[in-house]
Amino acid sequence: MSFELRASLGARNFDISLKISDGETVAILGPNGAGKSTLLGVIAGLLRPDSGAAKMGTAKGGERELFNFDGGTRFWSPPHLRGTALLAQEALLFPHLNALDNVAFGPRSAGASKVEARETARHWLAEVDALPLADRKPAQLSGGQAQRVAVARALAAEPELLLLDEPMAALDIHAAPLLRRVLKRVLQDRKAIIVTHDVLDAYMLADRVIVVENGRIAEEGPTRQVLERPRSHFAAGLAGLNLVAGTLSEDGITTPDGRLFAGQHDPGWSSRPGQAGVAAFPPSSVSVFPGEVHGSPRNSFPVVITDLEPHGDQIRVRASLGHAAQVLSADITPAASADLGLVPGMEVRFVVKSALVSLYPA
Ligand SMILES: Nc1ncnc2c1ncn2[C@@H]1O[C@H](COP(=O)(O)OP(=O)(O)OP(=O)(O)O)[C@@H](O)[C@H]1O
Repeated sequence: MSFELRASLGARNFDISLKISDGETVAILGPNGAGKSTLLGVIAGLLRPDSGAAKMGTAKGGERELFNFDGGTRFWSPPHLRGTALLAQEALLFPHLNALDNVAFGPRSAGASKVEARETARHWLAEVDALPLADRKPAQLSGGQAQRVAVARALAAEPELLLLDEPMAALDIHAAPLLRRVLKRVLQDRKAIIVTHDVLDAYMLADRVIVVENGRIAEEGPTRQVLERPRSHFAAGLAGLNLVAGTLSEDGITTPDGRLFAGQHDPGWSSRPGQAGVAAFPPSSVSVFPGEVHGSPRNSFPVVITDLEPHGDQIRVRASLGHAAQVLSADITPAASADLGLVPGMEVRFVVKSALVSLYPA
């Protein structure tokens, strides 16, 4: 009962293959314009790729083609016959129907009697903690309530694959946690793809993370692995880690411009000449010094400060290293920042504690 897709769409520079197992929720992360919405559009049947194919395993053990443009075939299934349901950022409920009838609409269209459809609707409203809202029109619902009703409406259509496009994005910070808890419950054991900008969503809701950059998969893996041992700059940024790529050796990572970042290898790591790898370390492992440093010269790099901003009760100092467009961050106290007189454009040294640098193959 898995879902499989291969699709390319030249006009959007999009080329992605993926597979989703039964019961698996996958989070799609990536920068703006990476192709996340394009992916959902192609699956839901709102966008037509140039080539590729997609199929969905069905409950009865069969297979349903969503589209197939391979070898001269031009098979294209319309959105309502795909077994997918798309939940957008905004709830998009029918304004003239109350919550119950919004949810009953799908089952009713699929042939259920009015009584049956309302029974089904009540079940799904209860699942999303929205039964008390059944009689309200969308205009009488808050953003978070409307979004929960929209989740019930999507589930009432019994989709084989649920597609969620940043479902929390339009909600205020008080409404998001409740919807997140509801989603955690309803996504359990369900095939779903959730596009999100929030690591918390990935941690709470997804079994696996796919990072999309420039219309391609940049990295994928179990959520914890991707967010704790990122290989792409995007995932490292989300995880709040500095990431330096290069060649692994006993001593550390050597960057293409010849700098060595010393750190800790995985236990059991064995050296292979020329092996590509990354060094990941938190901004809290970086100290900032003016000018030359005395003592151990290890992991000490001249940098130019690009910006400073508050980060919790610390100041995050961002700086560029050499010509390689490598940006590193350090977290220091406001007092230290003031004492050092840090300003953008200033040359300083970043010293990275090698005990806190994780080295692993890319
Ligand atoms: N309606 C459109 N017509 C043509 N090109 C588009 C259209 N919408 C998006 N694109 C392009 O397709 C590419 C992928 O965009 P997409 O909206 O899928 O990105 P995204 O990852 O969802 O971004 P965001 O996080 O900003 O929502 C981008 O280059 C974008 O400029």
